Amino acid sequence: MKLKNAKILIVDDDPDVLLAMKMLLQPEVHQLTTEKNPENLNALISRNKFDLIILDMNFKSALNTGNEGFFWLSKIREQDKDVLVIMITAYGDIDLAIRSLKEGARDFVVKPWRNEKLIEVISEALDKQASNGKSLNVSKSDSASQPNKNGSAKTNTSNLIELIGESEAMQDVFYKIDKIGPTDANVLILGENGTGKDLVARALHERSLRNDKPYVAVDLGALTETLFESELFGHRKGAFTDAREDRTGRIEAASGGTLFLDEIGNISLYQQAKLLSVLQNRHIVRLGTNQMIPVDIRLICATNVPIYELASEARFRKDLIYRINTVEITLPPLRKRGNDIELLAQHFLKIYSTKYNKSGLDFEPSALLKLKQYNWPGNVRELQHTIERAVIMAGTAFIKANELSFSPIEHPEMTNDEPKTFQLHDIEKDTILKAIEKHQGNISKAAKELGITRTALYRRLNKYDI
Ligand SMILES: Nc1ncnc2c1ncn2[C@@H]1O[C@H](COP(=O)(O)OP(=O)(O)OP(=O)(O)O)[C@@H](O)[C@H]1O
Repeated sequence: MKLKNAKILIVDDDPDVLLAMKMLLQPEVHQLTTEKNPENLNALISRNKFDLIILDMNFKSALNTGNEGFFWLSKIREQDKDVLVIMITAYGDIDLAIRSLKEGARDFVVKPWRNEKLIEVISEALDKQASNGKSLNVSKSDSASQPNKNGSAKTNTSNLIELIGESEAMQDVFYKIDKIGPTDANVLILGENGTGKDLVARALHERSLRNDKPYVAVDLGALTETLFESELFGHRKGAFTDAREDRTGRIEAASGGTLFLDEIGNISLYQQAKLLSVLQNRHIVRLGTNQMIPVDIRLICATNVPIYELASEARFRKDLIYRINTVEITLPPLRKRGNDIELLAQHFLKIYSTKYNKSGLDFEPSALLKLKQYNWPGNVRELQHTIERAVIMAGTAFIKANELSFSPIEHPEMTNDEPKTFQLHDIEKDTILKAIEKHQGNISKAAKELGITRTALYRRLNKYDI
């Protein structure tokens, strides 16, 4: 929607703010309404169909909790779930502003605003709404945002990495990366294996004000209980048997920059407590020393396990979740991204036909159909490997449907192997593991699939030491 056709409501208890916005926006928009008292929101929304509401975050100047803004935001959402809301805050509290995005605001503006910036934010919000997420609307104005390299509506590019996607869900992801990248907010990235969590973490770092400082990624799932502390916190020579020299830990190495902790859902409660203490105190102590070393990190975490379910079962600390999830980015599974499958397939085709000197390769329509109909349990990573294999195998200028083979790793049932054992004990353990893997660690769903109660499943997890 064009700005000049928009009906906009501004709600702020500061008459100076209302006047300044009115003078700025009145000539630009179709209809402008200003309101000092948020109690009147309900009546105003029932009488008018606004396209966009600009809402103050702090109505009581003595109480800058931002909670009043959230309260009114939720009231607006209850009444009109489509209206765009842009929050304004005088206090520059980025955490509150980001929380408002989580709670359904489209964007936020910090007072005092630059007039061009405010108009740009409003116009972008209206444009995005109108295009229904089909075209990319990556903000270009924030200091650390990178321009879109090729201007394509389908990709969000930065210096080093290219994230492909035009589905609504991915447009949302790009929007958040642009918006949140330049802040220091902690980010939790959720999504199945191979959905691009690592890529998103890098994109956030690239867009951050720390992008000239280190980006340190740690795969927590790969660290044994004993390695965990020395890897993360470092150690002094002789601190334990294998500590042959002093070593800087990954957290210290990331200081000034970004620390990416992958597979955070897989660490033990003891490790969670250790991590929480670093995040609270903002310093580390190397093993074998008692010197506190201050650290300044922007933390990005990722997991493919349902972390909130783990928390409700007391297997993941809620206080740690609150530390790491200031903003959440959920990556949708590939099977829910519609046309992204073809887009990504073409992207990988280009890469691998160049790599294997087979330029000009294309898909036959039946091959594309096969790709679109498959459910991609291994997500983008599986698609990437499928296309690489197909390019290697392709005999003509067109990849045919039968040249696309899906990974047996994702489909053990397709291998048709004889069972490797007839021991009931092993078969049961194996079946349980498969059910848990299929449901990505979701115990309730795995138990349902196995036809037993959750308690019975827990008993067996214990029995088989899973
Ligand atoms: N949107 C995307 N555009 C282009 N390439 C992508 C996209 N998403 C993922 N990929 C590619 O797919 C592969 C898997 O991505 P990535 O490692 O980021 O996934 P992940 O979610 O971190 O996986 P895991 O859960 O196994 O750690 C990588 O090679 C990555 O470059």
